[in-house]
Amino acid sequence: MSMLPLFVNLKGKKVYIIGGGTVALRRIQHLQKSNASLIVISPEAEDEIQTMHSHQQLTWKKKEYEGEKLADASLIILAAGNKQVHDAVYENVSSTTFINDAMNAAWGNAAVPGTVQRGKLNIAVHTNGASPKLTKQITASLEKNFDHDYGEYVDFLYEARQWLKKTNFSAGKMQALLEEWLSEEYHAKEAQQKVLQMLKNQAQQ
Ligand SMILES: C[C@@]1(CC(=O)O)c2cc3[nH]c(cc4nc(cc5[nH]c(cc(n2)[C@H]1CCC(=O)O)[C@@](C)(CC(=O)O)[C@@H]5CCC(=O)O)C(CC(=O)O)=C4CCC(=O)O)c(CCC(=O)O)c3CC(=O)O
Ligand SMILES: NC(=O)C1=CN([C@@H]2O[C@H](COP(=O)(O)OP(=O)(O)OC[C@H]3O[C@@H](n4cnc5c(N)ncnc54)[C@H](O)[C@@H]3O)[C@@H](O)[C@H]2O)C=CC1
Repeated sequence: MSMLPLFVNLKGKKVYIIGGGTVALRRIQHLQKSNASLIVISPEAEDEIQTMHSHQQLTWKKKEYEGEKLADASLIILAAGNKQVHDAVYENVSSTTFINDAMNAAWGNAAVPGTVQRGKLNIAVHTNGASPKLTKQITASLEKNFDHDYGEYVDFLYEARQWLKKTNFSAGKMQALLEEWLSEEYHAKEAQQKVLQMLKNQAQQ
């Protein structure tokens, strides 16, 4: 069954990663952007994971998974690459916990997409296990389409929309402006400044 795309805030939540290899490391690098508290359970770990442990950026428990219930987990990443280990986790943890299984999209109930981030713009790509390579190809093409300055334009849209909410423009005018700012000319800094100045003048005290 296809997964529902959903962005979640994991700040302050506990995420367990079973396994400490290259796939675990890639997941950790993605999860570090979330400010979640990361706990790696694995007898061995990539050097980068060990360094993060010594810098207290995560906790590495140097051991095999031994049936812990992990009752405080919001998310569990299975990256041991051993079906018996993955099965032991399914048997021991609550069925209400989200699990991402790096061995097979269909076994877990949470997926890690390929992502492109430009400031507040977050694009996620996933093929439900059809082709991780296609995901990589699509994210590479999105990287080219949305250059690194794109985040600044999205920041402008954010700021302008916050000011717009403070005006007493009619609903129709607000919609028209929100639409207008999507045209190419508003990618230019000068046009953005003009809009922000106009909105600040119109904003209710
Ligand atoms: C189900 C999923 C796990 C999940 O839900 O998290 C999963 C599963 C598997 N991947 C495998 C292999 C590869 N994965 C990649 C790359 C990525 N894989 C990612 C996600 C996912 N991979 C999820 C589904 C995503 C989707 O469907 O769109 C990305 C997006 C994110 C990330 O991993 O961080 C990342 C993009 C990297 C980037 O953008 O740079 C490459 C390409 C490469 O590295 O060059 C290869 C080698 C080529 C190949 O095998 O196709 C194998 C076989 C392993 C084996 O047989 O040993 C399995 C297991 C299986 O499917 O059986
Ligand atoms: N999602 C993805 O993009 C990809 C997924 N995969 C899948 O992910 C799996 C893992 O891949 P890699 O990281 O390359 O493998 P790896 O062999 O480098 O890492 C496996 C890790 O699991 C640990 N481990 C082994 N037994 C354990 C146990 N009982 N309890 C806890 N940890 C244990 C090992 O010490 C090692 O750190 C692969 O088998 C494959 O199925 C592979 C490539 C890409």
